[in-house]
Amino acid sequence: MTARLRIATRTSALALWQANYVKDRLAALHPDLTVELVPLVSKGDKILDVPLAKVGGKGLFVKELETAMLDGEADIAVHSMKDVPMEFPAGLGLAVICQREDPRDAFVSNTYPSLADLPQGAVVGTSSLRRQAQLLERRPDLQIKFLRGNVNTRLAKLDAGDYDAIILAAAGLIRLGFHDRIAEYLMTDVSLPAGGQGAVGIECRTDDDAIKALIAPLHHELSAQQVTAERAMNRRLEGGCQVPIGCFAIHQEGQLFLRGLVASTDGKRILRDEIRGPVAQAETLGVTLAERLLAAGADAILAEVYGQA
Ligand SMILES: NCc1[nH]cc(CCC(=O)O)c1CC(=O)O
Repeated sequence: MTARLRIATRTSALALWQANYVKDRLAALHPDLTVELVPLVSKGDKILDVPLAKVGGKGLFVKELETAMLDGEADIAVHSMKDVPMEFPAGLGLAVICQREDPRDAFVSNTYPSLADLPQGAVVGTSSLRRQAQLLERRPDLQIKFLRGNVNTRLAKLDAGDYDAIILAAAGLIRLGFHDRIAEYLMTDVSLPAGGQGAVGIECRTDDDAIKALIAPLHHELSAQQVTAERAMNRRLEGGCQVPIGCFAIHQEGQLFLRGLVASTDGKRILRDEIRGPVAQAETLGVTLAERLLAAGADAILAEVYGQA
């Protein structure tokens, strides 16, 4: 039996929370196992002053962790599924998806109780093109202002008075104990979440059966089915970089119900579509929905967005 398991993690408060969550669950499952954290600073955590899409996209958050696993310095990496690219380096893969936390976006403000209460021209902080497009579709008067950094930094910027409100993933706020900062949970028809939002995934070496056996009990199959459909849609749309794409799956009457959205960054053009089907076809459902969106003009919208970035 493996006596030791090392978890590669980013050093943000949220990443550490998620890594410690996995650590605690593994320690409880395997009392004889020594579980250690290997904290690593990713490039995405160092470059905070430019939109992610301009510095190479989401992959920047996982590359250092993947290198550590390939070099044998760590055994698993714990990720926010929202930040995990579609393709993995040879020898690595996703082994576990944990039970999903609340997948919704959250409206956070010290002044206004809800999005609908924001006055004309209010300043809203987000650097997510997906959130920006959906906000502007509903409220073209809003001023969207750049906001990056980890969850704590973003809250501090709101508290400093730089914004009337900010939008964050509810999951991150809840995990860090900031649920009381959430003024309004945005319903998914107001802000369709990003693929994988709210889910934590575990990556490991694909040939490491001992490690895979140790982490297998953390897998939550229903969450995995949802995230699989969402990621299949993202992959077909080549949504590797930060893009105005939303996709969100739930179970309904024993089937998967997947909704997708592709938007121009100004929110003036938003394509939406949805699909239902058997859970066993999660992957196909995602690809089919992506292809329908492409046929409806998503390719032209995305080409324009990539051109801007
Ligand atoms: N892009 C950063 C990121 N990655 C995952 C989360 C939240 C936690 C989750 O989705 O599981 C966040 C912060 C946010 O979007 O507010």
